[in-house]
Amino acid sequence: MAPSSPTQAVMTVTGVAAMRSVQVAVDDVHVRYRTPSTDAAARAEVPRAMRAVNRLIGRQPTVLNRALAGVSFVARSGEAVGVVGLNGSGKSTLLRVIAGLERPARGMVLARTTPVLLGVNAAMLPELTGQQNVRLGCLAMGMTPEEVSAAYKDIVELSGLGPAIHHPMKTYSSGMGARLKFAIAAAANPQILLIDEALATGDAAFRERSEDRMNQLRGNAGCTFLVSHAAKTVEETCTRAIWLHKGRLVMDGSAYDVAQKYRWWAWNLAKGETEKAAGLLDDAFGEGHDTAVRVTELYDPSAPPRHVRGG
Ligand SMILES: Nc1ncnc2c1ncn2[C@@H]1O[C@H](COP(=O)(O)OP(=O)(O)OP(=O)(O)O)[C@@H](O)[C@H]1O
Repeated sequence: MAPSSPTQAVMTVTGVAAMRSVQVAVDDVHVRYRTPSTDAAARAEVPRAMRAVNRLIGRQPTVLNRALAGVSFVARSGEAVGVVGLNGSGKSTLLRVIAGLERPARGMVLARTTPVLLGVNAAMLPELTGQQNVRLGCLAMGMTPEEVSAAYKDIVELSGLGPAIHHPMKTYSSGMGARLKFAIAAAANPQILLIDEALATGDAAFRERSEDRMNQLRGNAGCTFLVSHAAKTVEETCTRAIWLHKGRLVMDGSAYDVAQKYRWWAWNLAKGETEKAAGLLDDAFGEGHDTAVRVTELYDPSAPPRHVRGG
């Protein structure tokens, strides 16, 4: 799986055999946002013609923000992929692109089955009770009313909410809400589960239950992605990790290796050791298994890719 070259390798995902275990292929994905800005220096980078057009039509000046800049990797059956990086490094954007909620400006994502994104901001109705939100959430994920009834007890148990399941969700703490969302998403038994920070908000007992559930999902030949600021969580719960920095993939390797290197770099950065941190980042880029994915043949040509090439 890891490319042989420590610098830049081309992974050609080709043929039925090679595709069989691939759950997600991310191929040179770029995501850009145009953001209104009052920063004159940043605005100066906007092409002169566009600035003139903006002035003419009275549009607020904007700057270009590269949330993802050429990210490529594949995730295979049974992998739990942790995604680490500083605030704003592109972690949530990556999950949203994989979930199909965001369209890449360039590149493509292929997913074997529909990925289920569990974000701490996943839409739920605050006025409704936990119980009602369980039903709503499960139906929204495509489960039948019978499947919802059958899964209900397990969901409540995994969430660990006890009697609070009958209280309106607006009365929950953020951790309680996140636990319920995780339990609902896991009930759909998705082959590809994308988790954005949910585990960090739970207590120790919940973390253990949710890790068990993640392992079960991986055991069902699926794969999970976990975004977390806590490199330790990634190290303990994932088999592999990806480190993003300013939208670029710094490292892709074993969860242990990546988490250790990320933590040491972040620690130096936090201590103001900027030169040392810059050197560590360069080293990590150098040995980062920056994999270029080229999907040359679709496993099932009759099934359209989840995203067509952006453009
Ligand atoms: N809807 C949007 N419009 C404009 N810019 C956005 C939008 N969403 C994200 N961005 C920008 O894209 C970059 C990556 O954001 P993203 O949320 O993916 O980072 P992150 O690594 O998940 O951050 P955090 O750890 O703080 O959650 C940031 O600079 C952010 O400001």
